[in-house]
Amino acid sequence: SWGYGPKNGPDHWHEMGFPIAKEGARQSPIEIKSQEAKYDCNLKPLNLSYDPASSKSISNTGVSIQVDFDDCSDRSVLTGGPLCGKYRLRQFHFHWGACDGHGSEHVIDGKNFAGELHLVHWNAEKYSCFGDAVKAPDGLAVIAVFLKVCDSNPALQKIVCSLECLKSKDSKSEFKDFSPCSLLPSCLQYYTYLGSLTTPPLCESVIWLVLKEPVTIGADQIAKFRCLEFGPNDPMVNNYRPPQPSKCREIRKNFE
Ligand SMILES: CC(=O)NCCCCOc1ccc(NC(=O)Nc2ccc(S(N)(=O)=O)cc2)cc1
Ligand SMILES: [Zn+2]
Repeated sequence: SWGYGPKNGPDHWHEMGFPIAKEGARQSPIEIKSQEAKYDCNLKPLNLSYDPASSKSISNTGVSIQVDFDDCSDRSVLTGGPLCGKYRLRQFHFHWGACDGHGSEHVIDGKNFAGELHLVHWNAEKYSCFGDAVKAPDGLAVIAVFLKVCDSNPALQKIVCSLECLKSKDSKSEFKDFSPCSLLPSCLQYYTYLGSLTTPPLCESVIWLVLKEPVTIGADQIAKFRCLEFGPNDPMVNNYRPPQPSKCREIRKNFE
């Protein structure tokens, strides 16, 4: 099935059952040109209310490392920003490169970061389950945080330590009492635009919230991400989709 290799990677997804990859009007990620983003004074600050007790497990999904949350009630929710309603945190995961010079999905003014963290939320006020929300134009809200290789990040250490037992595809461990807030930068200024999932099925249901401030990851920490595997003897690296045509979409920002 789809992946990030030479035969099943992003350039092949349109011929693997996901024509939207080529035909879509709001595909993600995109290149963000900061000067073209429009400051909108009506954009509210992001309001995150995460219950650390709602984290459940961490798994190697075969395409990323993912932490899943209990989204059966409003325990960890995102409100504010451009959003109408309450969006429940379902999972977060990462994208990264084989080397520090690339690995992020969104690109800012031509700059690629070493990786990118995605916190995936769904509109539980309007839709009854994730599966319904993922098909709706306002169904999902994903916060994107750039990872910059610099000092080691203590907030990532619990994740990094769990990777040793998650090398293989479909491996899974318990992962309790983790606060996703700890992964966020102190400044929550953001760019926002309407886009899609960046992996198949590439549903055009995501309100993207791309934080301006990156967080750090240590060279030793990202090295451990690169020891994970897509499959046997197939290192999990470069699990990112490159920027897609903007198709004259408006990008707004909540800061001047
Ligand atoms: C054509 C077709 O086949 N349609 C089928 C629709 C049914 C829904 O299928 C789905 C849709 C989504 C999921 N789970 C996800 O959490 N996906 C996901 C993918 C990428 C991101 S990212 N990187 O943050 O943009 C975030 C979340 C599972 C099944
Ligand atoms: Zn992602």
